[in-house]
Amino acid sequence: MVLDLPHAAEIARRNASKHGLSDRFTAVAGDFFTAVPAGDLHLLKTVLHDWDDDRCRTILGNCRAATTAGGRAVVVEMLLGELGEPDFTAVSDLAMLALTDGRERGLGEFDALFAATGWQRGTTYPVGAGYHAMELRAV
Ligand SMILES: C[S@@+](CC[C@H](N)C(=O)[O-])C[C@H]1O[C@@H](n2cnc3c(N)ncnc32)[C@H](O)[C@@H]1O
Repeated sequence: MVLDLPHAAEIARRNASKHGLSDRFTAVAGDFFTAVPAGDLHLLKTVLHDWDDDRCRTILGNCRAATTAGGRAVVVEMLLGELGEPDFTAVSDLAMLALTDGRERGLGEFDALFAATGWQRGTTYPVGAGYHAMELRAV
């Protein structure tokens, strides 16, 4: 199931149909600042970097509220490294500053967001192209 704003959910539905995937794909129109559908695994890929900390806490809190017991989430984002070791994530951080209300973050900053919203980070691993998957468990 994909949750997105109404216009994007409609495009996702159309594309699923075009590729013959409609029988195993659902697109839900909604607003993740209000609520997200219930599930045992929520995937947020390059979503949090669009938003400031307050709004990230709202999104993560809504995922937590919609998570069934023992539920999990996976957050996929680039990770800022040590100061003085600039890499592409630092460049993307500048782009997010200029173009959105968001930012790239380091692991410690993600952990603070997770802890404030009832999540604990577990296994974290690179998934290519500079992105990392952070597996979260509801606490
Ligand atoms: C940076 S894109 C990432 C999309 C996808 N996860 C990916 O990796 O390609 C962020 C997505 O969040 C959606 N979005 C923005 N505001 C939203 C909201 N309030 N509720 C639900 N989705 C929203 C956008 O329409 C967009 O599809």
